Amino acid sequence: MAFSKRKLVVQLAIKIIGTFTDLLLPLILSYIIDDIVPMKRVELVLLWGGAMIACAFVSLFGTIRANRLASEISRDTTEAMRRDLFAGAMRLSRRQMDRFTAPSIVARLTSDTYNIHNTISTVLRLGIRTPVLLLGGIIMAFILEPVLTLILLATLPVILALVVIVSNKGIPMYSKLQQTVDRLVRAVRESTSGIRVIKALSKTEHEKARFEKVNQELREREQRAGVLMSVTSPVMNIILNVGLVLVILAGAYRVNMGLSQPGKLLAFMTYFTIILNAMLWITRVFIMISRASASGDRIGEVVNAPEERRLAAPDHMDSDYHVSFDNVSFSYNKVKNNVENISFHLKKGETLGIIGPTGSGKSTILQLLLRFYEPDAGTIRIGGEKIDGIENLSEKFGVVFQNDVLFEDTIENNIIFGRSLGAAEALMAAENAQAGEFIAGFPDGLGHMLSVRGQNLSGGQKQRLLIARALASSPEILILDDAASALDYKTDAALRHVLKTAYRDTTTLIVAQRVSSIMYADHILVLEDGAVVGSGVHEELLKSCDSYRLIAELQMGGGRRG
Ligand SMILES: Nc1ncnc2c1ncn2[C@@H]1O[C@H](COP(=O)(O)OP(=O)(O)OP(=O)(O)O)[C@@H](O)[C@H]1O
Repeated sequence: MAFSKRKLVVQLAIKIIGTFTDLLLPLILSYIIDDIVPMKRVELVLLWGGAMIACAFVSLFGTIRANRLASEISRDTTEAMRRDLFAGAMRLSRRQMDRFTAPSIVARLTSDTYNIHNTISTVLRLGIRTPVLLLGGIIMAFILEPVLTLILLATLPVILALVVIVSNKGIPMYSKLQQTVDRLVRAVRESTSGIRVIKALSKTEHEKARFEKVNQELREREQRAGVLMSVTSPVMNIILNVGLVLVILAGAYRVNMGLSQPGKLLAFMTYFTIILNAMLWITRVFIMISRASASGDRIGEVVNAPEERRLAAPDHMDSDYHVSFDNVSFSYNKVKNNVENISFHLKKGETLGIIGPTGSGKSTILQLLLRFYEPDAGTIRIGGEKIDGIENLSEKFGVVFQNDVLFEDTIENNIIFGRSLGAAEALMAAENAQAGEFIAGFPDGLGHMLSVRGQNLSGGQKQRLLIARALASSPEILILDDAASALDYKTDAALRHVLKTAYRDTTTLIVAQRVSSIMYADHILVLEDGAVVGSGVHEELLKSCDSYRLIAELQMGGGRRG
């Protein structure tokens, strides 16, 4: 972790000095009562009283300074942890992301790092002071009253057992609690991202009930964990009070017998309270550590997730084709194939159209080409090279997915998207994506600010900007997954014309619901239930593929292209 070692050493030193001065106070008090007061010398009482005040100030200063350092250290550590976690999350493969789920990553980045932040700050504040108080207190108590210290030592095994039980039960409880936090975040995320449809279908009450269910579950889990943890304070208090009564009884007896002095007894009782309070704090710190260790495990799972998209040894085969799929099959859950035996071959600059009912595997083919998932069988090659051996594979693509996001930034930055491209390239891409006209309508043009997820744009305007983003780097391969669905027919046709002319060397894969978006493609695949049921150009498919003909007739009333 990236906190400064110097800060930690300074914090430790200040804390230890402050705590030692705290420990001196009862000893000085007993000295004043037993030795100075009988001398009846006021100036000595004042001197030692002044020493007590000085010790109290040193302790106060030490605590304030050390607490400030503690919060700085925990802040820096949490920041570093969030950074590592975010980097780890960005490194995850799609399969790993499916497994973790995005809401769980959000919960890990927020509530889990918050737990750890709190724990580090508490451990730094109490974790050093408390053991010093505990050990120092025992030593002082032993020096003052070895006999009475035996009462104290008798309580230790009870307290130790309590700490072990609480921390053993606490860790699994808090793991479950954090999982429920994941589900709560997921419920909020789904409801807020789907707010329009929820409102449109008057499903607000239903969503509230769904949220309430998870919220209640979280409450119950928190309550259960709270009950376990809250048992510790009363038990410790009972031990403290019973111990004090025993100390007073035994102490009074010893004073009466002339074996001890009242000042010593008073100081011993103060040490006894200090020691048991220190133990109480240690149990609290253990509880916090239980919670933080559950959170730490969850963060570790992401940060230490194995690299799944490792680069394989290059595997080249001479080929005339730019993009080729050979008998590719893949299943998400490894039970039933979601795409089966897919083969197609595209020359540089050719266009593939993929059409088929919803859930037929169209997007899956694109995700396999992008290597978001590894095929279970078959081979995918780009320029004859197997894709798992291609370094910087993603740089070859310009991609528009269904429901892609625009960010709260200028139009220009949304198109450039952190790449080393200039404003001229962004403008050219925008014009090619048929977005030039509406951008020119804004007084600040490309500098126009978008709101979160581009909510101040229409569906068609958003799609055009996303297409502009994909075109801006003049990609080798362009992937459009249902990217033109919100474009009117005229704009869709203009876009196709630009792709054929300005991007004639770009190999393009288009997934579409509309026959008109793919009918001019060099190859068309018709998918059904993960399998290719038709393959060819538009005219061929009208003759050879019943499903295709049916879609064409429904959408275009005949479907012959002119
Ligand atoms: N991440 C995933 N985990 C598990 N199953 C998935 C995942 N993504 C898709 N599937 C399943 O794989 C099948 C194919 O999905 P895919 O998204 O490729 O269909 P599609 O043809 O693109 O559909 P649409 O036109 O609705 O986008 C579907 O049955 C879907 O439920």
